[in-house]
Amino acid sequence: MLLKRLKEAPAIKKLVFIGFSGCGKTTVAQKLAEVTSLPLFSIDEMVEEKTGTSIPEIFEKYGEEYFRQLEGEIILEVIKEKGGIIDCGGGVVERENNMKLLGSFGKIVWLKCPLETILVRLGKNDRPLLKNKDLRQIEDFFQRREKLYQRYADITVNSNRDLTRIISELLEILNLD
Ligand SMILES: Nc1ncnc2c1ncn2[C@@H]1O[C@H](COP(=O)(O)OP(=O)(O)OP(=O)(O)O)[C@@H](O)[C@H]1O
Ligand SMILES: O=C(O)C1=C[C@@H](O)[C@@H](O)[C@H](O)C1
Ligand SMILES: [Mg+2]
Repeated sequence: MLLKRLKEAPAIKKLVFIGFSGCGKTTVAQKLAEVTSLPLFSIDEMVEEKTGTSIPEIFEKYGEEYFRQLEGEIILEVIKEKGGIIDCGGGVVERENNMKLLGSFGKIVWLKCPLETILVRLGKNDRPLLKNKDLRQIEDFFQRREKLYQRYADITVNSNRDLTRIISELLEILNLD
């Protein structure tokens, strides 16, 4: 039944992943690109390639605003592509204009994951906006971000589970919408 529907339905070829750092955007996007052969655009990686500087270093030397500007420039380039999977940085929702651009490209998928799992996954992480915060501050930051992901998501997918199960749900979404 599922196979029949997969064959009949026109496929969506444009997905944009958003969600808190560590929810699994890059991991999921890479796997999905591999199984679908769709091109993958990882915004964080592209910022680093363009500047030849790591994200922690960009934040340290030039600040968040400069990073957001670079992020916006890359998004403007990527949305010109015919299709593919866009793996965003966790803070892309901080700029409404970037979200408008991404929304004009494709379906926005929020990979939703509880903070407890995220903290385990990230371990000792170098994400600049989490680095100097205590648990209470991270919880507040997480709550604020969750509202933004909710606001912009077309689809919400639970990423607090096995990668294989996330990928099968996304394959259904790609074909059955
Ligand atoms: N479904 C999953 N189950 C278990 N571990 C996972 C899962 N998805 C991702 N991880 C692990 O969690 C960590 C963070 O994942 P990932 O880098 O994909 O997150 P991200 O959302 O891209 O974060 P960022 O916004 O900071 O780029 C990695 O070590 C990854 O291997
Ligand atoms: O949550 C954030 O604001 C960020 C998440 C990362 O993906 C990077 O884009 C950068 O560290 C900022
Ligand atoms: Mg990532």
